[in-house]
Amino acid sequence: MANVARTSLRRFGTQTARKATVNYAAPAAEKVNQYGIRVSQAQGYVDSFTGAIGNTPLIKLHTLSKQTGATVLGKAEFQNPGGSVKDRAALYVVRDAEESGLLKPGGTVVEGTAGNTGIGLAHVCRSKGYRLVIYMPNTQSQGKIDLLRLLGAEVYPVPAVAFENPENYNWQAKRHAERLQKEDPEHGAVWTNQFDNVANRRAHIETTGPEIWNQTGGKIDAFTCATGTGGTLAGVTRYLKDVSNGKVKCFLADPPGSVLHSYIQSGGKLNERSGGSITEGIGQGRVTDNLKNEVKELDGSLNIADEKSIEMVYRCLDEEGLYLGASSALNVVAAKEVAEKMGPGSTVVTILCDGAYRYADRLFSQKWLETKGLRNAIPKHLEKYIILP
Ligand SMILES: Cc1ncc(COP(=O)(O)O)c(C=O)c1O
Repeated sequence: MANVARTSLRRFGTQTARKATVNYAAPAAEKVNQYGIRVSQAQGYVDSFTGAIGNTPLIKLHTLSKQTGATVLGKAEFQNPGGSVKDRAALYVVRDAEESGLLKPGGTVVEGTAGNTGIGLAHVCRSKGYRLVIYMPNTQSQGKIDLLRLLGAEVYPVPAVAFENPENYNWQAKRHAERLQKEDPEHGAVWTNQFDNVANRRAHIETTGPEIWNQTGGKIDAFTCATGTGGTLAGVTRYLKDVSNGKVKCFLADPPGSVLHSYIQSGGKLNERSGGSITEGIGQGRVTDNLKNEVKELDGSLNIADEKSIEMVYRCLDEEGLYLGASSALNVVAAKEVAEKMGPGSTVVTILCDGAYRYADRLFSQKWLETKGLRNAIPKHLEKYIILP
């Protein structure tokens, strides 16, 4: 295994060019060329869309590493073929349904989702020949509905009501699957139930966690990320705790409006959900089955204000050339705060869940920032990125 250490000149946003040292231990089936590009030496190709899921790079965040004296690393989940961390869970819940015998060739997958899980499922279902039915709150943008339909899903926008209400989009999805299963048991239909189906968490125990451990060569002191379903945080935490005998510290990063931070801080008191956040796809009003077992394993939690997350969206663009969605930016803020806690010399890893492409019309719009009361969160030197009226 060759340990490649190189020095290269890079330009970060408006800053002057500076030296960045790349340390990357290339596995046997990989060579790293003079520009730091990993050239695979392995033979073969992947079998369809699903074979391209996972094995995402771990990226050093230089400015934050320098600021904290720690090595701050982001797992580039936006490089999954469907564009987000949710491709992993989508594949696992579909495979779980196949293995349980509920889903047969030509069958139907039904899910309640407003975002990346739907997109991941749409790709996976299309590539495997399943029908996909999506229920989502009717508050979601037309753009999301159009994209899901483009990817072949049947989409039902339904009134946005609380999880406890039987008309909530998740319960409607469940009933739809049960109906189809009765009508056509030969092909089968399944409600993949991303929140409480632990096949989601298993995706991260079996793929994301081991990848992080191997990519850091076991030199990792802490991990932090936010939760939607909790699959990523719980799965990676489970794996890292087991493989390191509990040495890797794991922290929840929580947005405003989520109940989990106060749940952890209070030692298990579940408050009513109130308020919200600009960070789509994360924040939770309950402890899901995916998260349940790992909550007690966590070493703490951080509450990250929207002002910090939006500033980090702009900073990552300017300082690292990374075009990230707000949940990734929240994770990066949390990683910085954890790095400050752990101290110089430590290694902290987080998740870069998806890119900014799906949110650009909001994140870089003057009017949207004003509406959300976040215009002043953008420092003067980053205002040039507010390119939309
Ligand atoms: C953009 C984004 N970030 C983070 C998450 C959270 O991931 P998980 O559901 O594994 O907790 C999601 C989930 O949908 C998401 O869409």
